[in-house]
Amino acid sequence: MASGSFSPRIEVRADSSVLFNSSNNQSGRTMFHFLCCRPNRKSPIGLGIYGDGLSPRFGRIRATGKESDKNGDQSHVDALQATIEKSKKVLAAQRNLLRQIDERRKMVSSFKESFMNPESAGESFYKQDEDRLTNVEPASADAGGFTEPHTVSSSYELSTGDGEPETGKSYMSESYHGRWNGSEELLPRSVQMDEQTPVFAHTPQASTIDSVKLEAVNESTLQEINHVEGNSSVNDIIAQLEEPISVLSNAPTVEPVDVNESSSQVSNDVEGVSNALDSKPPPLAGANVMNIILVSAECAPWSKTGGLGDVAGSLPKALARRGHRVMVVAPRYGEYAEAQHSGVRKIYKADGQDIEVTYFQAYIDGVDFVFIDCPWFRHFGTNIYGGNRMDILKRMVLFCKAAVEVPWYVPCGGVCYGDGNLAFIANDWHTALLPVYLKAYYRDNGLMQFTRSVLVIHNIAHQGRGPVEDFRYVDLPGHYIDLFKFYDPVGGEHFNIFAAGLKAADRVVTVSHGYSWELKTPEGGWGLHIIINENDWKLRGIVNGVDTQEWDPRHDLHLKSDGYMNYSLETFCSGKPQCKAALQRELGLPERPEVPLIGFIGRLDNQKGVDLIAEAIPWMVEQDVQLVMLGTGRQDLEEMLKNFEGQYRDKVRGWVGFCVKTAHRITAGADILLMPSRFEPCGLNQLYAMMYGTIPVVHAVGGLRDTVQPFNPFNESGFGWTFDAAEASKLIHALGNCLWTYREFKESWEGLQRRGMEQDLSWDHAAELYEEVLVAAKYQW
Ligand SMILES: Nc1ncnc2c1ncn2[C@@H]1O[C@H](COP(=O)(O)OP(=O)(O)O[C@H]2O[C@H](CO)[C@@H](O)[C@H](O)[C@H]2O)[C@@H](O)[C@H]1O
Repeated sequence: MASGSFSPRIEVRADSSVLFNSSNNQSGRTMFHFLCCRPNRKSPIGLGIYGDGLSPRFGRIRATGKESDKNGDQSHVDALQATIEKSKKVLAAQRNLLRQIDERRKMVSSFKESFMNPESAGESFYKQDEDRLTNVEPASADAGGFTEPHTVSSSYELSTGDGEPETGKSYMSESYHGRWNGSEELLPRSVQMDEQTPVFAHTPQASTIDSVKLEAVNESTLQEINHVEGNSSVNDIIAQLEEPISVLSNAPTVEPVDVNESSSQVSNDVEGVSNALDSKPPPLAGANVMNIILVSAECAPWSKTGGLGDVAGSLPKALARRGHRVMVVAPRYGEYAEAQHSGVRKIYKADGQDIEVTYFQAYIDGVDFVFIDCPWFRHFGTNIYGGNRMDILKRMVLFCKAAVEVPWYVPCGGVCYGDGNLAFIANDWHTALLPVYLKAYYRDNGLMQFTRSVLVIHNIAHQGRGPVEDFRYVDLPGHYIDLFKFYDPVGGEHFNIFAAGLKAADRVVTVSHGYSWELKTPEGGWGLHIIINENDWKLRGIVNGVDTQEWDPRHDLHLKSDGYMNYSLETFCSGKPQCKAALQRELGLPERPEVPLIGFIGRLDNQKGVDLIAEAIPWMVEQDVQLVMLGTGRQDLEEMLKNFEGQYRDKVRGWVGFCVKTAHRITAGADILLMPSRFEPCGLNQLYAMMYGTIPVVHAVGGLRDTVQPFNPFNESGFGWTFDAAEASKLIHALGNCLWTYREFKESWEGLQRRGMEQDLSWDHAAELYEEVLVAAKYQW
């Protein structure tokens, strides 16, 4: 074999396909030719290397027909060495990509097999094909050959509940008869398509949906694979690439090339390829990438009454960072500047009326935010759960009906999400109807077969309870009443939306490990412990994270004015006292650096243990402390706050209202944060506090126990103080120790602050765990 001469040409093709030649041509060149696809991209990204003489021995690299050491141009040698190093990296990346191609090829073989013999395909078929469906958007109406969504075959079978199948009758509850005649009528509602709307979605007939999707999958996949197979076996190429250097060093000689031109060309090409690879790294989620739609009654910063809004605004961003395509669906309670009208209009039946909804959307931080607009939601921004029980129920029925169809009708970035490889994340009772609708309207009818639902429990105390007759408002087939009907000693037999959601969801998550355990007890489950125990296999606790764009003392926007300042782990010793002084000034409290400033932020209700603080206040004011409480909720507790402020003007501030800026400033300016919650599924304020160097004193329950490791003075570990029963005396005991440490053990105090601030409390880890749950749901059949 002739000595190696180097003239690799690397090209990124305009169509993004990958070309890598590996065949011996007449001139004796070794050519690699293969196709690379980057995962989770519709179009493959291409690399082409015509490798014919890349040698690790630079002296053998030919320039203009002479050996490079002869021309003495060391700089060229260096440049080539650098190029070779880069080439190695590219080859390593290619090898990785080839492995993925191989996996895809296997997957497609499985598809083929399944088409030939669908019955024998079994579960593995479904498992494998969902990966392919990830990137299959709903075909355009013409592509699929159907335009009318939700058309259901006129002939179907269902059980009436007495074991006798009925043919040709609607399974819908009474309110559906007349609207759905089993022919061209739409399932849960009639849909109006705005003619101007660029809607790409379709909903195929039940009988055709799977085959159409699979055809679409197969066509594109087979093209890719044929490209690979038509040239060289992927495994062969991989085998050759196992030792890229030896392969290349043994390559035959090629015509002399101008090293200047060649090396710079190679350098540029490799650079281009490297950049292409670097700028779009493979998703962290790898092959698990999914389409995810989080559905929530509130979403910060647009709407928020508490922690649910925070989670809906931040978890999706962390999931998007892992490479998933993520959407949040929330009601549009007001004018949101960022969100544009999508042009899509639909009509849904709710409370016996045809209600038109429209969709607004924004793309922020990698997430599609879709807001459902309708007169029923408008102006409820400050009173999201306002109105009577029936008002809220009707709003949530409408919201869930519209939300479950968003993946079909709302084109985000021009393309709808579609229903393949899709998972919904519903939150609390307000959206617990979504898993039920998904099942009753679609999956029971052979639609949305690849869509899954996960229900997150943020607070089981609110369940959407009512009399059994409320069932008629949710528009479901009669036999679905069994999911909702629930008996407990407190409510007797009643209608319970959370119960139905827990049963219908594919998986259930709650927001801490501690709470997942408590939910199984009669006290913690608020009656639903029976259902939770029955469904224990699908329950998982995942502690919430912190949205570090919003809550980080280094960048917090609310600390940029009025004497506050941003601070970090390096500067908190000066930054925090400055924020404390600014807070004291803003609240009109005496500006005293030495006095411990205690904060409380939260809903004023039984859960948050405000009454325990009330009991402890006479003791507290004797301790020479300052106390600021921010909250809104129960009228009597709001009054109580105001009274305390009136009584102890120089020590206590009771701020009644909902003010995000003040919440941030208290978190930064206070020394101690009190959270005597009776129960706390996770709790976010203690997490924020620790990030800001503020020491939490908490009732060790639910997520508080999970996240606040008690201070141990013997080995200087822990983050705060905990007490083991929701009693004022216990609170006083823990707070007493905390104050003592604050006053007498400055170093320990600083250590507590530092350890809290050093934690990584971001959403990234939690998002990874959510991903595990979503993947488990996806493969559950
Ligand atoms: N008056 C006020 N003004 C400004 N901001 C205010 C405020 N009152 C509360 N907030 C803010 O609302 C959020 C409340 O978070 P929590 O975790 O305490 O929530 P909540 O009990 O509502 O949520 C439920 O869901 C969350 C999320 O899963 C769980 O952490 C929690 O345990 C569970 O009870 C925090 O961002 C807090 O700063």
